Amino acid sequence: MAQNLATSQPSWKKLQQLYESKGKSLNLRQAFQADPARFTKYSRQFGDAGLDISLLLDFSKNLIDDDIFAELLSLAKQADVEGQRDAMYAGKRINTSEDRSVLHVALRDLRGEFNINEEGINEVVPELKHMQQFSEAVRSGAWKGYTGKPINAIVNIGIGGSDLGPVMVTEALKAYAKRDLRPYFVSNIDGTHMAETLRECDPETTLFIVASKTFTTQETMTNATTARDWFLQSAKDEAHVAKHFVALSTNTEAVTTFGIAKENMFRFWNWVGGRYSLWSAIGLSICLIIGYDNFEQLLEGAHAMDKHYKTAPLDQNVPVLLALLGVWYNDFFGAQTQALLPYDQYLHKFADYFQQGDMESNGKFIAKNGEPVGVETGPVIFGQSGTNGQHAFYQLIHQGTKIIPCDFIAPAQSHNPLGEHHAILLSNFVAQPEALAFGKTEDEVRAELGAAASSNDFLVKSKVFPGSRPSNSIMVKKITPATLGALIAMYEHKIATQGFIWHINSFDQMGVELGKVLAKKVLPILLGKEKNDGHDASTTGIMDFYLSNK
Ligand SMILES: O=P(O)(O)OC[C@H]1O[C@@](O)(CO)[C@@H](O)[C@@H]1O
Repeated sequence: MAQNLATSQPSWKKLQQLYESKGKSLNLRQAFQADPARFTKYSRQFGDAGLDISLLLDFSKNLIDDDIFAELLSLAKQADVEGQRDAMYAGKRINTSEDRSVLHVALRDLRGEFNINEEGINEVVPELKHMQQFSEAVRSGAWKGYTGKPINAIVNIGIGGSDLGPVMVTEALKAYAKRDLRPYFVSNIDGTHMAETLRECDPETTLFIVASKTFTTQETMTNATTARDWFLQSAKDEAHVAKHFVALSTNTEAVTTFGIAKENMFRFWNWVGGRYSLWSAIGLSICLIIGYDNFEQLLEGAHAMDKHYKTAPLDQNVPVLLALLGVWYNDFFGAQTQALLPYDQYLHKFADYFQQGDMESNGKFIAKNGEPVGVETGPVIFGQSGTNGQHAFYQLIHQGTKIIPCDFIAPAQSHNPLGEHHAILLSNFVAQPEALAFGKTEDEVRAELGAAASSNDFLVKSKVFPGSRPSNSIMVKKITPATLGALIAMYEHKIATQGFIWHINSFDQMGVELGKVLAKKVLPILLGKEKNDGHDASTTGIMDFYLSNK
C-alpha cells in the first residue's frame, strides 16, 4: 500500500485525537475566561516602517489551545514546510508535472536579494522599465492613437490569472487611479462582454491589451480578434494596430503571428503561474491606471511579506499560521469552505481573486507521489465586502449547521472618511467575529425577551447563537499599494503552505483542460457544421434543444 504522505505525518494522528478529545467541543467563552492573555498569545503583528505597512493578525478566536497550536506547528515541521518553501525560493522545479520552477517571488525581488538563478530572471527589471516607459507615455498623452489623439480608455482582454489580478488590484487601489483613463476588462467569451465594452469606447482613443500567458486561450484570442476587427472598421490600415494593441505573454511567436509588434509585447516567463502573474507584465493595466511608482510599491509590499515568509520562525510566520488554521478546520472539522470578508468596498473583488488563487492551486486529489491524496485538500473560497455579506449569508455562518472559517479584513484608515461611516463599518468588523465566537445563550435570550419568552419557546430557541465559530481578524493601517501587496502575498504563501502540508502540486492546473477539449468537440455541432451525434443522450438532448431554438 503506497504511503499516504499527509496522514503519515505523526502529528496528523495526534491532531485527529486532539480534535476528538477537545477541539470539537472547545468553547471560546470559556477559553477567553480561563486565559486573559489569550489575545496576546494568539495574535501577531507584521510591519515594514519604510513602506508604512502595519498588519495585525488576531487568531485568538480560533478553536485552538496550547496543545493544539503546538501540534499544528509540529505538523508544519513534519511536512517540511520550510524545506519546501526554500526549494520554491531557490527556483527548484517544484511544479513537477510541468517541470517548472515557481518564482513569483522573483517578480518583486527587485534588488536580487534572493539570489535566484533561472532563465529570464535578469529580464525582470528591464521588463519593468519597459512597462514604466510605456505607461508613462500613455498617461502623459505622449502616446497617440492613429488620429493623433491621446489614449483615454484601456481594454484588458484576458481571463483567469490574466484578468482577475488586474481587476482586483485596480479596484482595490482605485483611490490612486488616474481618473481620466478609463479601465475596462473583457474576459468572457460571451459576446455581451466585448459588445458592452466597445459601446463605451472610441477606436481613436482606446488601447487594447491582449493579456495571455500562452496566447492560445480561446476566449482571449476570440475577443482580441473581435476587438481588432472592430478597430480596423474605423482605422482601416493594419499599420495603425501598433498604436492601439499591445500584448502581455510568454509566447513571442504567437504574439507576432497575431499581428502585434514585438516592441509592443511585454514579456514574462514560464515560472510565473497565471494566478500568480499580476506582478509581471500581466500587471500592465495596473501600471497604466495607478502609475508605475504605485505599482512598484505594490511589488515592494509583496517583497516585504516574501522576506517575512522566508525567514520568520513557524510560530511567528503569518502565512504559516493562516495555513495551519485552515488545515485544522478543513481536515479535522470537515469544514468545506473558507470565507474572505474584506470590510473595505475597494476590496470587493478580493474573494473573487482568491477563488482562482486558492481553488486552482489546491483543488487537487493526487499527491506528489502520484497516489490519491487521501485527505481533504483545497477549500471552496467565497466572500463579499462587509457589511454587504451580513445581509446575504451571515445567517448561515452564525446559525447554520456548517462550520465556515472566516477571515475578516479591514483597514484602520479609510480613503473616504465620510462622517461616521468608517467607524460604523469597523463596528461591524469587530462585532461579527465577537458574535461568532461568543454567541448568545438560551438564558440570555430569555432574559432579553422577558414575558414573551414563556409564550413562544420556538422563538427563544431560534434566537440562540451557538458561538465558538472560528475567525481570524486581520487589520491593516490603510489599503495602500504596499499594504495590498503584502496582503496578497500573505495569502499566496498561505496557499502554498497548505499545498506543502497536503503534499500536492499547487502550481499546475490540469483540471481546466478536459472541459476545453470537449467544448472544442461540440462547437462544430452548435455551429451547424456537424451532425448532433457521438455524444451521450444528455449532451445530445441539450444541443438538440439549442439547435431547435436558436
Ligand atoms: O493567460 P492565459 O494563458 O490566457 O490563461 C488564462 C487562464 O486560463 C487558465 O484556466 C489555464 O488555462 C488559468 O490557469 C489561466 O490563468
